[in-house]
Amino acid sequence: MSEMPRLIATLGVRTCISPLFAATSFAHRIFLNPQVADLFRSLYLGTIIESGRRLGETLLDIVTSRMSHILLSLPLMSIHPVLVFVVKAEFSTGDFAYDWVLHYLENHRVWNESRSFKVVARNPSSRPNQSSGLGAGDGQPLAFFEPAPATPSLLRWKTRHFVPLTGVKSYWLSVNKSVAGYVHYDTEEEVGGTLVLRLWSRNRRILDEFVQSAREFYVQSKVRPRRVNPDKEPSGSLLTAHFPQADLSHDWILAYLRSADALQDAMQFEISTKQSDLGWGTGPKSDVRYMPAHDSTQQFLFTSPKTGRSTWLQVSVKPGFQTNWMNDQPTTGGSITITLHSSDKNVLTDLINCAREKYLEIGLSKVTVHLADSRGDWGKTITKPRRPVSTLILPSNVKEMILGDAREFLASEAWYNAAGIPHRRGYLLYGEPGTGKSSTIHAVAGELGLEIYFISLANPGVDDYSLANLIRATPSRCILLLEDIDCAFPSRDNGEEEPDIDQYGKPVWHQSAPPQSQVTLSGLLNVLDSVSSEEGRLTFATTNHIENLDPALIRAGRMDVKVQYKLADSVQMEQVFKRFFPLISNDASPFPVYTEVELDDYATKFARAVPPEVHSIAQIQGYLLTKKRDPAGAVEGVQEWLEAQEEEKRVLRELKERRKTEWERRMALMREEDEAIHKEDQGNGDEPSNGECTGDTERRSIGIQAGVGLDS
Ligand SMILES: Nc1ncnc2c1ncn2[C@@H]1O[C@H](COP(=O)(O)OP(=O)(O)OP(=O)(O)O)[C@@H](O)[C@H]1O
Repeated sequence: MSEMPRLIATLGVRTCISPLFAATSFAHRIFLNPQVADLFRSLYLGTIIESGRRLGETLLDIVTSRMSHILLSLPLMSIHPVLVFVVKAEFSTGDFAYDWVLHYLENHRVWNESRSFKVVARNPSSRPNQSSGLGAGDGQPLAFFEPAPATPSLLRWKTRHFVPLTGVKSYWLSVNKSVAGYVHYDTEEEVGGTLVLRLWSRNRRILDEFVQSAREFYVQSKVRPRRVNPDKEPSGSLLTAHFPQADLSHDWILAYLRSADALQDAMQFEISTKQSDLGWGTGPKSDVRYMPAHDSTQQFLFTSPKTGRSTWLQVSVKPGFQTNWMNDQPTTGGSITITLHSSDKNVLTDLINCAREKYLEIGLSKVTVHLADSRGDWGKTITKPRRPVSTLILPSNVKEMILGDAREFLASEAWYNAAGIPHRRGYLLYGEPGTGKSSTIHAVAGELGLEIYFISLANPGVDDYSLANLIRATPSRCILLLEDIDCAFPSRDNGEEEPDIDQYGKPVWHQSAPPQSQVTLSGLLNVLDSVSSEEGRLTFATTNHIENLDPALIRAGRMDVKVQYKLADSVQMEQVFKRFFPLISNDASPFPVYTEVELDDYATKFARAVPPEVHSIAQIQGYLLTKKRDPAGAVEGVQEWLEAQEEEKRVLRELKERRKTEWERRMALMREEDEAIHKEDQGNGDEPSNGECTGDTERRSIGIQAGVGLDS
């Protein structure tokens, strides 16, 4: 080629002299040039080869279309070397493309023309597109037809495109499946294998079209895809989202999966009869709930209501575990992992929005309560039926006042911001047990559509640090419920705990002290005031002993509204009575029938008979439950019940008295013994140093802690 410029220059000069001479000389020189000659030789050879290939292909087309049945029975391996112009593609079992092609072949007309199959029934799960399970109730698995391993099959495949002159072209392809890939039914591990496809065309584009057709067919058939290990997938190909149990989004997803019946194909469940569990069962009250078994993985097709697009999701549910088997702590540490067969983040957004809507829809009839676990994380979530505010029996205006105040607070965020006051409000409900404090909070939550985040400060797993974490993890616009807030700071005056007394009046000593709160007052005050606390939160605290609370805790700004709950007065008693005995209009009722006037009369008599502000509504409710449907009987039996109540109180008082006396006697005895030992040691000149204890003293204290009472 380096001679080219010289040649052109010479030609230029010669052309000026004689054009004919110049042309002849140029052609001569060109053909003498070895590189140019090589070029012409290759073109010539290429033309012959291409013509040969086309001729061969046409002949092969004619022969194979006429004699396909003969060809199919030939060992094709021996023919392949002859077929120089084929496009070969390999698909390995661990890949989606393998599934597309195999599914396409299995369902395509061309495959049914094949004469070579491998029939499998033992392990249908090796075929991602086949639903597993036993056949139609006969206890035997179904049979599936796969390309036979190591036996090539010859198929005729039509392209999709119509070409004007030649029409729709079809091509021969041979499929050769090497050792079949399968999933071990125990480990679900893919064991290798390849599918080799040879397309009898030199045109790569035909292969592209084949794979594309297989892929589209697979997508359209909504075939359940193979299970994937998100960690092993190439990054960016599949989206994976984790929803930890401690986060509200976990419950959204759980609610959605449950409503979408996403686990209908699951094969491993944990069964729960607790209706409050957020499980998968959707049936009526009597039904059990089905929780996906530990680490189970399910797949289901999510159709976005926004775009109408369907995407396969793989859901792995890791149920929470009980951190402390000694007490009935809620489970914790669970999570849901969702892998999308898509890399489009919008699908994930659609899923989350959809799940949230479903959750809110379900929540309209329920109150959701999030429980703090013993590690200081938000653990299990339970749902309770909403309690109508009308069922609360409280002195006039109390419930209206609480509800109105909470409503106004939620609606006045802008005002709080403008005034520079943190948008949060605290309510302290205090008073006798069983007077309706907790019931009020549940009713308010239902009425305002808020979720409850429940923390027991007596929970040994909750300390200042975890309390701060828990509160930080609550969303805005929720109810933070701190029940029995006085338990957190038990009165430190009586360091020595008194023993219980058994039925014979003997002291029963505790082996270990009951769990005491790890939360300090300053820790609690800090989190209540913390600037990081979510705004728009209603904090409800309840206590039976307001007198034990530090004034700092209940000052305005921390506890803005304080409501006292008293034992039932006459009006409340009448109301409880009437709630228990609704009017029966049906004369055929097997229960005593009474008129409205009669019921009013019974209620008044009942309220007069029971002394006011002595019993809680819970106690009265307990009595009336024994007289269901019999208001007259309830009035008749009330005196007897009151006497039984008095007797019960007397026995308890007496037991307490005896326990106190016994405790004081023991303490005196121990002090005497200690003094005696002390004197004895002094006599021996054996003064024990401060803080040390003698063997005897040690024995006594161990005896008390180990629950061995000293004989009187
Ligand atoms: N004022 C009330 N109105 C309606 N039901 C009540 C009322 N007080 C108590 N009850 C009933 O008594 C039971 C106990 O009530 P609740 O738990 O609300 O009381 P509490 O004051 O929170 O008790 P504690 O201080 O022991 O936690 C519930 O079944 C509730 O329905």
